[in-house]
Amino acid sequence: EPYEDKEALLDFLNNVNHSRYLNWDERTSACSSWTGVTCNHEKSRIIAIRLPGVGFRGSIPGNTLSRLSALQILSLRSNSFSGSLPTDFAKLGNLTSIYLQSNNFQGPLPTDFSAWKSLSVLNLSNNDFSGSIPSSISNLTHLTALVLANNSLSGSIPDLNLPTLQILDLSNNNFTGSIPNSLQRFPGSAFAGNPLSPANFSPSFPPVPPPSVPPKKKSFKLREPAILGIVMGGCVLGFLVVAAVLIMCFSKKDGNSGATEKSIKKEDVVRKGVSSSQHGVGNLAFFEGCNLAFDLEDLLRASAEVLGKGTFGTTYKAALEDSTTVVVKRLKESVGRKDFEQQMEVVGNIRHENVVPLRAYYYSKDEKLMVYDFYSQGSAALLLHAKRSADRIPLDWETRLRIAIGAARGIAQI
Ligand SMILES: Nc1ncnc2c1ncn2[C@@H]1O[C@H](COP(=O)(O)OP(=O)(O)OP(=O)(O)O)[C@@H](O)[C@H]1O
Repeated sequence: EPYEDKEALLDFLNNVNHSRYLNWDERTSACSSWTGVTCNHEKSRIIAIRLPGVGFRGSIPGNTLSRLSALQILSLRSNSFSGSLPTDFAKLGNLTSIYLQSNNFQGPLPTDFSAWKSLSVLNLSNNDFSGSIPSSISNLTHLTALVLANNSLSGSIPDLNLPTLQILDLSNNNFTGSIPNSLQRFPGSAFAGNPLSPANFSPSFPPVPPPSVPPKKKSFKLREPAILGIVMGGCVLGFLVVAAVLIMCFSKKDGNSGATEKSIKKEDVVRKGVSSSQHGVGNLAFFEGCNLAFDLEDLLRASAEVLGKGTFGTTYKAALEDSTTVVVKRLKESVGRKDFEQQMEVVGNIRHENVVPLRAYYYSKDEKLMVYDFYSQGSAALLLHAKRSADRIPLDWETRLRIAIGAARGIAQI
């Protein structure tokens, strides 16, 4: 276990306000169970922190994260951090990716970027950074993405000699002057919304509006409908949804029971922590003990393929950028927020080895999502009914019986 790194993270957590529960406990293994933490292969150092949408507020406490000297990926995006970037981040010399977008950071960018020699992605967009872009960014010879859009940056854009740069977005700032030669290969949208001189920049280009709504339809592109459908958990998932809807109808008739009241309160705590994204768009509500760390934006950007279509909606396998794979059930049922959240709380608290655990959910007027672990073993139907072939030996009766009993146990639990 990386004891010193763990201590640094606990110091960070104890000194920062946050509203979503994090399961960081010094007695448990940071490498295998702490939310948003990734270790190296040897489990000796923490190399990635991904904590988007946790409801962090205030400044990043000094001398905490900067002690994670092996850190490569730092993602604290979609929180409400304010203040300036801690100067001690300069100690994180192994960083390859920094995702701090969609916070309330202020003040100037670091003057000396040369400390981050390996940096490949720098995303500081949707904050309130001011001042100019330091020319030391040119020292980042591995930089592939520089995203500084929607800040209050000003001054002229430096001539960044970065042949590796593939993605640039400086839109919606206060940059003046002209676009330097080295950056003219990027599209006009990269510079839109700045009072640049018209010499080499077409003023007719419309400013890019700051993102206020996640690009749902665009990014959640559903690829070829391939019924990969698979896994026994999938079947139980169906039952879960049926159960959720039945309970929904039932609770509407009977009014709120004591148990539901309790659930609402508990759920409120979970939800508040993640729903206050600064753009006013709700975020995913995760259940306690869940080790997943991504936000709605990540989910909507994930590449998705259809696993199957059921009575209550379509189920997708979603592969996130950080290589996590989850299953997303997109419900077509139109239901009020309160009813939906109550039922999600009921379903999310079912824990049984034969029931796929609900990890998170999302509610908006037009979109209701349920997020589950992905089970890669294949569907029970396929296992039970597959024809004999060279690579497929039919299951023996003992195994079939075990599957039936397991499914029955799961259903009984529901
Ligand atoms: N967690 C999962 N991991 C892997 N595959 C899954 C998972 N959940 C569902 N699937 C697969 O996706 C298919 C569709 O799932 P879905 O829950 O939509 O089916 P359904 O029970 O028919 O739906 P409904 O309850 O809406 O009628 C399933 O047949 C299953 O093979």
